[in-house]
Amino acid sequence: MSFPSHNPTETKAWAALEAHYQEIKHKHLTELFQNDPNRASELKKEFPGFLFDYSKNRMTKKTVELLVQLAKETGLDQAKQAYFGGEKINETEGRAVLHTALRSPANAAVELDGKNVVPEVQEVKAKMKSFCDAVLSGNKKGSSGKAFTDVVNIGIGGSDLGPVMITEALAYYQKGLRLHFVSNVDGDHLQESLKGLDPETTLFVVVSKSFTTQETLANAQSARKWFVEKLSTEAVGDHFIAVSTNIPQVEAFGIEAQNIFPMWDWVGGRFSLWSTVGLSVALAIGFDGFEELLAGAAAMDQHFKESPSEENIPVLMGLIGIWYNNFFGAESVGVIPYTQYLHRLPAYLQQAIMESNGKSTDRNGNPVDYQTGEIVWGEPGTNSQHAFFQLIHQGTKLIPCDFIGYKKSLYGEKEHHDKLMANFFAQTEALMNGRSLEEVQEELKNQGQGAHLAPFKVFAGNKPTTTLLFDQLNPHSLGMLVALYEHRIFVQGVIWNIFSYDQWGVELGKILAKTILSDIQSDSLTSHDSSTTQLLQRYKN
Ligand SMILES: O=P(O)(O)OC[C@H]1O[C@H](O)[C@H](O)[C@@H](O)[C@@H]1O
Repeated sequence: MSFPSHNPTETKAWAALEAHYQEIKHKHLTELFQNDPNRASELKKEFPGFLFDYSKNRMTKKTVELLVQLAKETGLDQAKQAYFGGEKINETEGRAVLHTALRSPANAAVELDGKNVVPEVQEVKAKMKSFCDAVLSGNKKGSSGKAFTDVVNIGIGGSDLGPVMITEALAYYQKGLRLHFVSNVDGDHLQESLKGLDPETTLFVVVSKSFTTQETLANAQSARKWFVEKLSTEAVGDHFIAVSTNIPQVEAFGIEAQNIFPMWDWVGGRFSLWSTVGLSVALAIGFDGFEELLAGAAAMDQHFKESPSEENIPVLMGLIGIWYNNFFGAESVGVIPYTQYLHRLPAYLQQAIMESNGKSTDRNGNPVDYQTGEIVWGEPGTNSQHAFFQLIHQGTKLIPCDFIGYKKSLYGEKEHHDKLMANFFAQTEALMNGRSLEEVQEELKNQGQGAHLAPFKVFAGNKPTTTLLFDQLNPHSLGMLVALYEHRIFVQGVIWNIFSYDQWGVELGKILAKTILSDIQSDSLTSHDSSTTQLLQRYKN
């Protein structure tokens, strides 16, 4: 094993945290602030481009010390070296986890099996750049000599969620091509996306690391059929390109070698937007913008790699998550971006976080006897305030939330932005402070309303939040944000002693779907449980 296996609950730090939890659990955040006048300035971290304020969490400096101790005892520093050093930490698939190499400087050396992978990454990036430049300048044209106007990205999971999230997030920076993302094998998704497109000016980017994914292959076949019916088979070569590690399969599909952008098995699907999987992003914002995104991620990589745990933002975020998940028994975390541009961030993070750390077998192959992966969900503010915030404020569940906001809007609509951000600050303040019975009674009296309403209007407060206040949404700051969450995943996986980089849990359903598809398409049914049989009969009749 590249770093030692352990049971986190058997560490000294864990026992100390359990005892410490008993002291903290009844303390109100308002009390923690009263007790420590320096709290806000001590539980924060400045980073070029943003402020990370974690002072509105149900913890003290002592909690941080103990959590950092937990990270130490569970070998986080050693694990980090293995991660950045190209060791095969994805042990069940026998692969290294080197998405960080995709954004490391051109002169860096990242060794994998004794070979520096950076020159090869640079070579592929150069190919991406010249392709993007040619498409965006109109030099690369479709088969009938017209410049491209639309790009259809066909992929699913990591070959869709990252590119679509980033493309939406950076819509302001787009260079003019219209981007469309087709992922679902639901044929209506493809048809809706193709509606109104002109095949002569449409470029299809088929993205699949494995090039065996049912949904992507079905969508690519159907898109090709649509295209051939409207244009011609000969024109396919000018309009279909692919991103994959599986070159023979892509060629078998009918995409020529020069139209294939390779990737590597040491890049996990859900961490692949930095690779050629990000081609659609680069087509949307231009290659320089894509480089800026990578540079932002690289800045976070360096911080994560070099800073001591107590100063390290991804480490602190991972530890905060563990504190609530394993000691407070929280089941989920909310991610609430206060910008409409980041409306796909929660969906992206659902795959990144839940596919990585939704595991119950430890690194020795034994069942874990403690909680692991968090459930992640969210929607942009202020919309979410008018939807599910009721439950966060007054429900029975503890839901720690990350609030992500920006000092400036992109179009400079200051009045709107002030309103947006007033809500951003008001929510974390309200979640923390709540509203006491006395305050409510006083208000009801002043308004001449019935005192019986008081219990319904009380807010207990003490709801934890972490605030990330960025200067502005741009490729660089987005790169930092995404890399931050990637490393947060790593930190938690190490401490929970699980393998974060495989995803065996998605296989079973895929296998059963194959049998069921042949059942649906044949006259008889193979043996299923009685519920599945009855549903299949209903569908077939
Ligand atoms: O890129 P592909 O090989 O087509 O894989 C697409 C997706 O499918 C799988 O089911 C995995 O769960 C994802 O991690 C992956 O991103």
